[in-house]
Amino acid sequence: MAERDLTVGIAGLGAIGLHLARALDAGVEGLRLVAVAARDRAKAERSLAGFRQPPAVVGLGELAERADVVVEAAPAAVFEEVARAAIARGRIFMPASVGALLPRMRLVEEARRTGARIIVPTGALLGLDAVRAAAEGPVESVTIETRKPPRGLAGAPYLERHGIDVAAITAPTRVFQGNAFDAAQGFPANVNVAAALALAGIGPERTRVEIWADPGVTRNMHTIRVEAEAARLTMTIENVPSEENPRTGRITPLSILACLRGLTSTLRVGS
Ligand SMILES: NC(=O)C1=CN([C@@H]2O[C@H](COP(=O)(O)OP(=O)(O)OC[C@H]3O[C@@H](n4cnc5c(N)ncnc54)[C@H](OP(=O)(O)O)[C@@H]3O)[C@@H](O)[C@H]2O)C=CC1
Ligand SMILES: O=C([O-])CC(=O)C(=O)O
Repeated sequence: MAERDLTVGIAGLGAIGLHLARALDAGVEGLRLVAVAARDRAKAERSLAGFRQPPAVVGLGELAERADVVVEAAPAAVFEEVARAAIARGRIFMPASVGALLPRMRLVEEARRTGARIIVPTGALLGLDAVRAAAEGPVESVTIETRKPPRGLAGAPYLERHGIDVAAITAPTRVFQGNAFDAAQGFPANVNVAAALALAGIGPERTRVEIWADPGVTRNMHTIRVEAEAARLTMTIENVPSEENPRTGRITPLSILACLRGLTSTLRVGS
């Protein structure tokens, strides 16, 4: 291992974690996968069986003891445990379940104290570089419209609370309209992108979100609109849902990999 290599631990070995683990095992300059955590350890061991350098399978809180960088790619319900350990040890913490960070912004204060860094990857979204740049100046509005096949929204607590059965939806239906904070609470496994956008731009209260269940689309689509003094932005990404988890776009582990590369690469592109 080169002296400047960063060691990486991953919480979760699902649609994001397993793809990321495979990519790291195939070899990425400056990064080495050393540990993973999953709910079912025996299944995790099986998933790692063909790896060139199988990482240790450890508990969630133990990742931070083993790795310089802790990537969180697990359900939002275990976010706190992973984040807390990584931040307490001054690690680089890279969350996928970004929505879970919004009600826990005290973790940012805690990271300031311990020297940890929290780096939010662009994930399934696009253009956060431009949003961040625009937000260095005055911004009038930021909105995101998320449109998914109904099965990509199934199980969201907001839908259950409001008695909305997405399986019965036969025409494009707006199922949520509100701010990014409420969107992330109501759809913890579906709109982490809205949380990332809010953190890049003008915050979760001012960022407006619409969520559509649309039987006419096959991809997870996100359109961002920003009205700022410096620029007007309109950007759309159409994500191919992953086979393992239709809520999660296939680009997500690739985005995290690109973000990890940026930690050590000599040439880095984009802000
Ligand atoms: N930021 C972004 O743009 C995006 C973020 N996400 C978010 O990323 C997170 C991961 O997504 P995804 O990979 O699709 O999820 P999956 O459901 O495919 O995988 C989740 C993984 O977490 C593991 N897990 C579950 N419970 C525990 C536990 N108690 N302890 C340890 N591990 C556990 C599961 O283990 P096992 O396999 O043993 O069951 C599984 O490996 C989600 O919160 C999702 O909402 C998703 C898409 C985009
Ligand atoms: O993959 C996507 O399209 C977005 C997603 O699930 C999320 O933001 O959590």
